[in-house]
Amino acid sequence: MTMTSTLIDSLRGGLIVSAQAYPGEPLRHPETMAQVAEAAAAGGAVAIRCQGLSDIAAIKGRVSVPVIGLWKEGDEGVYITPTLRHARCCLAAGCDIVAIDATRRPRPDGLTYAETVAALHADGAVVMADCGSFDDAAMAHEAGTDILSTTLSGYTGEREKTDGPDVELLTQMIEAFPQTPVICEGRIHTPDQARQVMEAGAWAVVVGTAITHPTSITRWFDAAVRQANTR
Ligand SMILES: CC(=O)N[C@H](C=O)[C@@H](O)[C@H](O)[C@H](O)COP(=O)(O)O
Repeated sequence: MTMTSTLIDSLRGGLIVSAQAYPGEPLRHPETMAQVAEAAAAGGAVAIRCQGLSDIAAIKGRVSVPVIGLWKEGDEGVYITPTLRHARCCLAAGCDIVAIDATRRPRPDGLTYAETVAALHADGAVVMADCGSFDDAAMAHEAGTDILSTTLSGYTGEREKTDGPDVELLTQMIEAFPQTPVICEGRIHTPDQARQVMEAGAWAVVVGTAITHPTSITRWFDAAVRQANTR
């Protein structure tokens, strides 16, 4: 077995926890995110997904499970690890797998997606494709990406932003690319939804907000409480 396949195999059937705090938020601090990541690993996370070079470095130093790194620049268009430079910086910060935008939109550095993946593979990197549609996944698969994911479904205008995970896209990807690990990520908010996507054949699930974003979780509860008040 190669190191890459051992790494990817270690994710199989598991829960990956995404630990991210957004600009201006109270938890946006590498030490805080490292504590959150360590707590998630203690609960059984098989890997941690995280954002930003300082968080990647801090979390890699804290947990023994693999770290999936990305670097967000802005919050619209191609913003998840948008260029080869961003990806290489994530790897230099210590992540084991780099997650990159895998949409068919033009990339800020003028490289194609396939050129980006080829350069990262030449560096020896393992790449996760954050796709927004089936056509994105087909492009990422064609480029030989190691892991495909539904991360950007509902955020690029090609797929409806479903309340829960995009199980339809997940299923299409699994059927079309049976030899490639397909991860379900995005709007998995309950253990039941996580079970459902695993039963649909996902290699692993990524849960972020529902585990690591207290402001959102508070809003969900607050809305329910207020709804009850109006009855
Ligand atoms: C669209 C986008 O920018 N997604 C980001 C990707 O890293 C994160 O903001 C999400 O929290 C992550 O994908 C996990 O999803 P959820 O938080 O829904 O469990």
